[in-house]
Amino acid sequence: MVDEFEHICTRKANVPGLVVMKDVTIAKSEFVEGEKAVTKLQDFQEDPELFRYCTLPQILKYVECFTGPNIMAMHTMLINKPPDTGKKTSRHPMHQDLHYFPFRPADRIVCSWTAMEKVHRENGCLVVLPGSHRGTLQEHDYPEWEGGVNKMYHGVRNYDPGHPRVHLEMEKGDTVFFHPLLIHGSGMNQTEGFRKAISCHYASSDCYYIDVKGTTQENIGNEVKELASRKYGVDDTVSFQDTWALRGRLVKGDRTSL
Ligand SMILES: CC(C)CC(=O)SCCNC(=O)CCNC(=O)[C@H](O)C(C)(C)COP(=O)(O)OP(=O)(O)OC[C@H]1O[C@@H](n2cnc3c(N)ncnc32)[C@H](O)[C@@H]1OP(=O)(O)O
Ligand SMILES: Nc1ncnc2c1ncn2[C@@H]1O[C@H](COP(=O)(O)OP(=O)(O)OP(=O)(O)O)[C@@H](O)[C@H]1O
Ligand SMILES: O=C(O)CCC(=O)C(=O)O
Ligand SMILES: [Fe+2]
Ligand SMILES: [Mg+2]
Repeated sequence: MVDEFEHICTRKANVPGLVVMKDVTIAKSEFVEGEKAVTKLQDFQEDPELFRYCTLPQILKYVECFTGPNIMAMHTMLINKPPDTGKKTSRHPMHQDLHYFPFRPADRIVCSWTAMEKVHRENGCLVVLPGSHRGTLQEHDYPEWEGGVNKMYHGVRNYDPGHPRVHLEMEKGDTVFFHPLLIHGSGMNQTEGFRKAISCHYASSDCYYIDVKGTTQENIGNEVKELASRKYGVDDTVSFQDTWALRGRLVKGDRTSL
């Protein structure tokens, strides 16, 4: 999967729907080519080698405990957190993944996140607020960070840095499974290396879409629709929910609703 990542970054592989994202400071100033410019791949569902991750029985065995037998892979990412450029933009603000998802119930959604190498505090491991998954969905917005923030990296509003945190230091191949309400983020990468992880958000295909109009998710819904219309030239008839229905892939059981 590391090899496939390199292929994509050097444009030896062209994958439909894939989003190759650069760090905001790299995109706006430095000239960097290849994998060193890439912060994140999103939506690799059409890449057979990377998507193999989402179908691994040793992952699905645990996912099924949360989703039940009808399992959709809704969102795929390979994160290549770069050495920080000095602006602290390699951080990912504290957030709840449910903010991005117009489907419910939350208890039938789970993220698997696998370290592709040793991750620790210095290279920006995951940081979680234990117990926060028992709360409700919070308001999210761009944090007011001097050095800038990556596109769509919303954070919980009024984040309290005093809340007890747990740093998830992991060995290569270790996997965490977490609830979409769990408040989590990741720190700065203060090393010279790129911190790689691969992840998939799964949901029961029995989940249902919700309308986010008038909810705290309206801001991200509008941002996603705006991006989809610019990128794919689609009009307003493609909804926030549609962008998810198009990306989701069945990995086990039947596609009943999503
Ligand atoms: C649970 C899960 C869903 C949670 C998350 O995933 S949170 C993060 C979600 N983030 C995303 O989904 C964003 C995905 N990224 C993208 O869609 C793209 O990379 C874009 C940010 C739109 C950039 O598109 P790209 O095709 O690379 O376009 P260009 O290189 O021509 O740049 C167009 C304008 O965008 C700017 N840009 C590029 N990368 C970033 C960045 N990382 N953050 C903020 N702005 C950025 C770039 O400077 C350019 O701006 P202007 O020169 O037009 O002002
Ligand atoms: N104002 C904020 N809003 C949202 N999230 C934030 C905010 N400030 C920091 N965070 C997030 O909190 C988490 C912890 O980051 P921070 O860099 O403060 O500490 P760390 O990297 O865990 O530890 P240290 O740098 O002290 O070793 C990261 O996910 C970071 O993005
Ligand atoms: O790998 C990371 O830094 C965390 C990314 C994350 O939480 C997300 O994109 O939703
Ligand atoms: Fe997240
Ligand atoms: Mg830090």
